[in-house]
Amino acid sequence: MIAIIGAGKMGEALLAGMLAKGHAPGDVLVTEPRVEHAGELRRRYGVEVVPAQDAAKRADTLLLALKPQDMLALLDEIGPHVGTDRLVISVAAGLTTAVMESHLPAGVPVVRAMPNTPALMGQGMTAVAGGAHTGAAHLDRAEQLLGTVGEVIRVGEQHMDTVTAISGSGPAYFYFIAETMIEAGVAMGMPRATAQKLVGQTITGAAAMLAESGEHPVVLREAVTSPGGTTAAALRELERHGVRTAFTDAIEAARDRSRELSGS
Ligand SMILES: NC(=O)C1=CN([C@@H]2O[C@H](COP(=O)(O)OP(=O)(O)OC[C@H]3O[C@@H](n4cnc5c(N)ncnc54)[C@H](O)[C@@H]3O)[C@@H](O)[C@H]2O)C=CC1
Ligand SMILES: O=C(O)[C@@H]1CCC=N1
Repeated sequence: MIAIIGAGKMGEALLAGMLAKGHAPGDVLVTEPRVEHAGELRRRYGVEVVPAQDAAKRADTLLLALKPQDMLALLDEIGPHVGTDRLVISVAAGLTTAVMESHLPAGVPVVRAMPNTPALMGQGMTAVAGGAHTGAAHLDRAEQLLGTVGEVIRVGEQHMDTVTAISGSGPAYFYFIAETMIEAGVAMGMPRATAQKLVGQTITGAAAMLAESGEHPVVLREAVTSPGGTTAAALRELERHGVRTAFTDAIEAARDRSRELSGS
C-alpha cells in the first residue's frame, strides 16, 4: 500500500500519473487536509482519503508531498507509527535526508526525490538520493514507483539542490518562455490561438529533436541560424539583453532557495 501525504500540485500529479500507469486506486491512500479538495480526489480518482496517522499505520511506502515548511511537523506527527520496515520518500525541496531522519525513529529509510509536474503526463523527470538507512532495495523501490510517471536517475544527495533548480523548477522556465513568445505574437497582431498553436508545437518539436537526435543544443541551434538571417538577429538581441546570464543567475537563485529551505 502506498500513501501520498499532501495531494497539492505535485502530490496530485504523482497520484494521477501512477493511477494512469496501472496502480489500482485501492492500493493508494491519500492524506489531504483541505476538505473540499479531499472530496474532489475521492470523486476523481476513487482513492480513500484518510488522516496522516492512519496512512502511516497502513501504508508500507509513504510518499510525502507537503511543503518543506510543513514537513517536520508532519514527521513528528506520524513518526510514532513509522517502523524501519517502511520506506519514506519525500519530494520536498531542500529538506535533507539527515533532517528528515532526525524527526523519525532511528533506522527508518528515507529517500529524497525531486520529480516535476510533467509526471502528470507520464513525462516526469525525477532524481532520487538515498539517506543513511537506505539500501539498494529501497532505492530500487523508489525508482520503480516514480518510474511509473517518467524517467528516474540516481544522484548523490549533494546534487539535489541543483536538480531542484534545473528539472524540479525547470518546467516553469519553459512555460515562461512559451508565455513570452505567445505574448510577442499577440503584440504583433496575431490571434492568440494561432500564436499558442505555433509556440506549443515549436516547443514540442524542439524537445523531440533534442531528445531523439542526441545532438548538443548548440548544434541544433546552429542548424536554425541561417547566415545573415532572422534567427541570428533574434539571438543577437537575447545576448544583448543578457538572457544567458539571467538564466544562469535564475538557476543559482533556485539552488540557493532550495538550500535555504533545508532549515525549514
Ligand atoms: N510543484 C512542483 O512542481 C514541485 C513540487 N515539489 C515539492 O512538492 C511539495 C508540494 O509542493 P506543491 O504541490 O507545489 O504545493 P501545494 O501547496 O500545491 O501542495 C501541498 C499540499 O499539502 C497539503 N498539506 C498541508 N499540510 C498537510 C498535512 N499536515 N498533511 C497532509 N497534507 C498537507 C496541502 O493541503 C496541499 O494540498 C513541496 O515540498 C515542493 O517542494 C517537488 C517537485 C516539483
Ligand atoms: O517551487 C518549488 O519550491 C517547487 C520545488 C521544485 C518545483 N517547485
